[in-house]
Amino acid sequence: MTPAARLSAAIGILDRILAGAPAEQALTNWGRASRYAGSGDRAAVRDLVFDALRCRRSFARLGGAETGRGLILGGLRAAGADVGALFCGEGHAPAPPAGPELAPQPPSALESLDCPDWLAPRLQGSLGADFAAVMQALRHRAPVFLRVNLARASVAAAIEALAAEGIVARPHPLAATALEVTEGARKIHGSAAYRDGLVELQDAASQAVVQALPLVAGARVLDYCAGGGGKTLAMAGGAGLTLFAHDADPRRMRDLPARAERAGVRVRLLSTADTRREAPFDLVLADAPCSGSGSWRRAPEGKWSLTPARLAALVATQAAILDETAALVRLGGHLGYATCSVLDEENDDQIHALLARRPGWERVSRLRLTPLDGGDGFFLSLLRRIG
Ligand SMILES: C[S@@+](CC[C@H](N)C(=O)[O-])C[C@H]1O[C@@H](n2cnc3c(N)ncnc32)[C@H](O)[C@@H]1O
Repeated sequence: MTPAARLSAAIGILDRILAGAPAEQALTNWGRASRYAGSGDRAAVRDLVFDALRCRRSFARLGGAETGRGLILGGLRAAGADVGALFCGEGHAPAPPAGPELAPQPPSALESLDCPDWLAPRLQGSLGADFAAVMQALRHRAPVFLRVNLARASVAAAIEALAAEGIVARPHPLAATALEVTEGARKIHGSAAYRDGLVELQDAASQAVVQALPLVAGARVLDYCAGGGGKTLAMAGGAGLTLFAHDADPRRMRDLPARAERAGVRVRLLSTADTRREAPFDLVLADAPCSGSGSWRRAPEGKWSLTPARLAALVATQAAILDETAALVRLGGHLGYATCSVLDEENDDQIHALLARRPGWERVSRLRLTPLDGGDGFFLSLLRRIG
């Protein structure tokens, strides 16, 4: 595909997303219908689509319309590209700009940060002086991180194994197991290092959260919101745990047994009733469903689809999860509450409310990361049951 034909493909996909299709589904459908597209084309089109979704507000303003064409046009203008050469109407290229596309407006300060208006005061209140820098960071692609599975390889051995397959990775300061991939990221899935369980794809901040947990040999540990099991498997790197995983939607844990086997780890999956039967635990991790505001680089649709009502519902679910998990911890044991959000109402405010509701708990530590630290935005509060 020519560069201009890739733009046309991205325009069509973005139009479907703007009409309500999930981004991954729109990309998959296009891929199935476009057998002529090679792997380089698919990767380039995907990047165009996700870049436009991250910067939807500012690109729409610069492109003169909130349409697939407007977003791609705005992206080209933001990058200072030669729009005339690409939007030329020849072959598979998009038609030349017309109507409002010819009279773009400069984005306002808030539009330049690609921040929804209603969220700006909440994000400003939570991020303080870092607000603008964090919002800017969320407009760009996230680095690719790996977690070294220390049960299978040392950090140095994993770096060497990856290098032998053309994947260049270096340690990242956020976590002792974290590697940042600087070259060859697209080869990871096909690599022996990945297939043999030496490394997993996992954000560095996620790894930092796990590293901050008290993972003591012999402890019974429950990952209460396990999802695909990213943190369950990361916890397993800590020696000699008895690991349990639960999720309100057990289908989300579908791949966990196979992933655990690849990593050489034992995990028991528990239903909600099982969690009560198996309680108490030494440590329960509640990696709660959240707005995802710390990971909008990876999942930019969430920035635009979040509404006040949806956020209020998430906050209520998080409070319920805190109460459910607090009841599963033994006296003297720990509860880790984590979100990939940077909003206080999902983080510190939840902990203050829990401590007010339940006097038998104390706060042990707090970790708050933003994309300015390199990985996703993440929050962890570690609590101990004292009564
Ligand atoms: C942030 S995701 C977990 C990600 C996962 N821990 C990881 O590291 O890959 C939150 C998970 O919480 C689950 N969930 C939602 N409500 C829940 C509830 N009331 N109890 C337990 N899990 C819940 C969701 O199904 C989702 O899989």
